[in-house]
Amino acid sequence: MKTTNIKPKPTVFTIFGGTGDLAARKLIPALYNLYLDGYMPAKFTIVGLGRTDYDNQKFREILLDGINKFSRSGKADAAKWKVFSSCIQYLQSDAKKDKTYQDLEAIIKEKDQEWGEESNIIHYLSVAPQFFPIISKGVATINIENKEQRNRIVIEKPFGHDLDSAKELNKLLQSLFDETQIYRIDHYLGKETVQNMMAFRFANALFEPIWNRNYIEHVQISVTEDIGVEDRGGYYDGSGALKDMVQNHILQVLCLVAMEPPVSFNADEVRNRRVDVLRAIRKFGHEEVKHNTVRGQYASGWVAGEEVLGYREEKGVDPNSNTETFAALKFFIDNWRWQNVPFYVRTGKRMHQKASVISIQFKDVPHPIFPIEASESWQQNRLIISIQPEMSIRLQVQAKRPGLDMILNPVDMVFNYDGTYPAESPEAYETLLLDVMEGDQTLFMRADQIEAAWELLMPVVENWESRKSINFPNYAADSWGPEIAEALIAKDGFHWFTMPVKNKKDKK
Ligand SMILES: NC(=O)C1=CN([C@@H]2O[C@H](COP(=O)(O)OP(=O)(O)OC[C@H]3O[C@@H](n4cnc5c(N)ncnc54)[C@H](OP(=O)(O)O)[C@@H]3O)[C@@H](O)[C@H]2O)C=CC1
Ligand SMILES: O=C1O[C@H](COP(=O)(O)O)[C@@H](O)[C@H](O)[C@H]1O
Repeated sequence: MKTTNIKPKPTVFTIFGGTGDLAARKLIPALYNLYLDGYMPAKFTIVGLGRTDYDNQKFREILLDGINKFSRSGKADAAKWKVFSSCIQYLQSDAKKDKTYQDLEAIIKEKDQEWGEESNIIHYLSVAPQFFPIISKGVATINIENKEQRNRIVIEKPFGHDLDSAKELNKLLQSLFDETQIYRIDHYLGKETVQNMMAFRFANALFEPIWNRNYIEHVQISVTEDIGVEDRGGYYDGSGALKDMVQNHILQVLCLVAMEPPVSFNADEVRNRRVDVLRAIRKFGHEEVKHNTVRGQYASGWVAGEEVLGYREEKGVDPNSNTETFAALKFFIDNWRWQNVPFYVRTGKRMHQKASVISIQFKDVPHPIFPIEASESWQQNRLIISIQPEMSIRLQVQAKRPGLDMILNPVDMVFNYDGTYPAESPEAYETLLLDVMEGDQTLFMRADQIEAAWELLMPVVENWESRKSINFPNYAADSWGPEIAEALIAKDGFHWFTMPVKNKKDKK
């Protein structure tokens, strides 16, 4: 998160998995947009790695295609792309071979000489997780001066597939690098609206006094997607919604809602407050898993007039798969601020709407003074923080409808990014890649945060794995998930909040 105007030092940015999907769709467009906005270092080189037989020219063409398709700034500007792409090179290489790291060492040394100063070196591991250990060990063998100050390593998700594997990976990384050199990505933390949670809570005096069990009745965090698993079935079938979304993104958003105010904006100070929340969440026993968690899997159906496959028919998915594509959980946070305030979270694929929304419902007024007909559409105060696609904050309050009678209606006080800030917001990866170049770890996961999140969810993982006889699929494509998810929240007297759908025809 940029807090200074100092340009990052000269940088060698290596992308392991440079020929892959993430590099083309997210990483290169993000670096290109940083370049357009003047944030890239004055001297930089991007080295893409992969086994595919490309030369520099072909590699650049593939990346240009990715920018033209996926960049928020639209098609690349020919002149700007020419300069930017002249800083991109391809290293055909196998991550398993020592030669890869020897070749990289030569490139880094050559750049040091050319630039006349030592660069920062960022190694981005945009590869399948089985390559994290071998590449980490490989880059640690690169023999350059002052490598502790210069090397940074970025690890993509998934970070482990359970607590033990996450611990093992942390142990390995920490034996090779200092924690200050390790950047574990959670792209949700780079989203503009997610970062704004901290500004909203800690730069305004208004909300802090009511941000607790005395005024808040319950909290919902809902991350629904209208797409299915698309072409990632092979990965997803070994993961599922709990590991893919709850263990990382959703728990981190929950931490931002629930954390205590940090005393400063220092990276470790903020991360300490976030991990405190994870440690305070009440642990699940067998009974809690039974009563406070729900899972689901989508069936085939129709979306915007097109027939779509059920999860079990998707490419790369076991036809008898019991992997969940939907998860909903109820948490309690055992500390003074949040005692007895339920936090409901849900996420799912192939649902009716793509929307990531936090809903904070306040307690009702202590005594009703208006006649019953005045309050027909009574709605307790609610704060709706919409992360995406709408980027907004709405405070729902009751107001008197104009007229001679006393009829009340809920109305919204709205801060909408679109209306307030005409310029398009940077993508999460732009924020996060700039942070890596600047050496700011505030929005990255520390080892203890990752482990605390896994520790919390392991009883759910284990319980779900041991109870295979489930009635999947249990929700239709284009629905709001399984009925039992509504029951999870309805038994406490609440309902899942849904954003009004603006134009259903816009759906993919
Ligand atoms: N794609 C996405 O939307 C997201 C991806 N991620 C994570 O990002 C990472 C990358 O994902 P994604 O880009 O989709 O994966 P892809 O399957 O598209 O790419 C994998 C990359 O790994 C490279 N690779 C495989 N084996 C070797 C090897 N032996 N030596 C060198 N390179 C090798 C491939 O290059 P080549 O074949 O040329 O050797 C390719 O560039 C994963 O950890 C994923 O979980 C996270 C969030 C979203
Ligand atoms: O990490 C992941 O996130 C995406 C959702 O991200 P968003 O930025 O589009 O909300 C999800 O589709 C994917 O399964 C998961 O791996």
